[in-house]
Amino acid sequence: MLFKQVFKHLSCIKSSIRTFSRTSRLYTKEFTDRHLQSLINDNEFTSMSSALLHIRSTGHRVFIIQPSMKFKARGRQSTTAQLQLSESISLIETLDKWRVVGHGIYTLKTSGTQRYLYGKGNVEKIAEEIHECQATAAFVSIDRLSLVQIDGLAEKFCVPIYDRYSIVLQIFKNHAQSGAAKLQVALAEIPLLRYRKNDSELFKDRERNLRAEVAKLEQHRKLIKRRRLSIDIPTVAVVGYTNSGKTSLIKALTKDASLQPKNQLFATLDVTTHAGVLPNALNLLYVDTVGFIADIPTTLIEAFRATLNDAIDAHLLIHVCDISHPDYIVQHKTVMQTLRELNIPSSKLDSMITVFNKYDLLDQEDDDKVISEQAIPDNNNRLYISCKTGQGLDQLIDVLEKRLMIASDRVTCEYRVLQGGQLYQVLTNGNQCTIENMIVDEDDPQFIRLKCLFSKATYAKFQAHYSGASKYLISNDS
Ligand SMILES: Nc1nc2c(ncn2[C@@H]2O[C@H](COP(=O)(O)OP(=O)(O)OP(=O)(O)O)[C@@H](O)[C@H]2O)c(=O)[nH]1
Ligand SMILES: [Mg+2]
Repeated sequence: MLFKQVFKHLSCIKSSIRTFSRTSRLYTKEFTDRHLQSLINDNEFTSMSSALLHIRSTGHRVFIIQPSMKFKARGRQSTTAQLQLSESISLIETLDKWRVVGHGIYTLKTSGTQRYLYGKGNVEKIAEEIHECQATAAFVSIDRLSLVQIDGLAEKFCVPIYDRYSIVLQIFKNHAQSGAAKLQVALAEIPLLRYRKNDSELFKDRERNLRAEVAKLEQHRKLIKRRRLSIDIPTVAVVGYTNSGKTSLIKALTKDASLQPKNQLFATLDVTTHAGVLPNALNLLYVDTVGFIADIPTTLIEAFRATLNDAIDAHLLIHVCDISHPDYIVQHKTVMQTLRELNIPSSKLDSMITVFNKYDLLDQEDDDKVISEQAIPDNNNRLYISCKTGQGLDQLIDVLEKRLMIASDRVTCEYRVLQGGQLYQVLTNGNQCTIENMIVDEDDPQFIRLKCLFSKATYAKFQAHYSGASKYLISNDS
């Protein structure tokens, strides 16, 4: 009878969380169907945008111009141009039918604001290479080029010119699935298009309509958030560089089969929630988020603010860093900088757990890849894990449990109560607390020891309502 009741109580909580997860997905779907189709699928606008950005259904043969940065303002100083080039190649290869047909690293001697970026000698050399490999487009791997530069270089190289903003936006466009993601990408596209075609009325109208939809999306998110708060469930947002293993980690922790990790940049563009449960019976929601990348204007990430707010609001953050990546230190820095730019409160950054993932890919010799103090400042929450082999996950769950109890204002109280008595009924009915553990008292089997997890707010109400309960309290960690 005892176990039946607890089982019923747990099932009840689980089903409310499942319903919550499902409802939040449904809301997104309904939202897509009802409001966005016409705005997103505006054929006239889509063809104009493709024409302006020179997007072809056959893809592009791309020549990559990788500037080797001398100036901090335009790039990352601590990484090598070769690593930057590898990332630039991955970006292009993420786009369906786009191929890299040539590349070169060219030292940028100025601050990168010149019309042709480079001097006459380099410009001629690049033009020749582009011609030789029959490239149909050039990708200058700089965060954002000015219109004067785009026009100037297109004229010199006789091919359309892309910068990181336009390439990442193109990837976002291809990967966006939900209405919310599509909407935010459409909004992020406006400045890029306005840049290339000065038709203020057309863009003003579209931007106004899109912003109105974003406002609805925000309202809608608030509704979901209110619902989440009403069931008082702790949330953990998983953030990190793109392709670091965020989705894989949530999949490993929740065994949610719907999650599909992919070896692809920006595979996840929808912020989704996934129910999990910790060993102390605490139910929680994991929030999967869009990955970050270096050298793109913050406006692009900003466009995702409506959905990123879910991450910002989470009780706790887990930062996934791919330690097998040769540029992991810079990736770590980029994520920290982006989080600061998103105005995540410093207290949340302090309590954040950092996991170094893909540990299985490190060689024995790499074991001395112990991160030096100055490279990544220690926050005492650093763990080495592998989502693939499961290594380090138990330790992570242990730390997560402790951190989340604090971050979500939980208290553990142990009561010794008469089995079937009034207090026993109140504690196990599922309305007040989660039962972490229950054992029969060794001295008197009529009594049960109940280890209960309360939110602090509920505990205060419980104490006020059942003042007599304190007589049965054995321990309390508040
Ligand atoms: N060897 C190894 N591969 C891993 C590990 N964790 C993730 N991966 C692989 O890394 C790739 C990226 O994983 P995802 O979980 O999709 O990464 P993500 O951070 O969600 O990526 P985005 O959503 O694109 O930002 C996939 O091919 C995973 O199978 C790990 O611990 N070891
Ligand atoms: Mg992902």
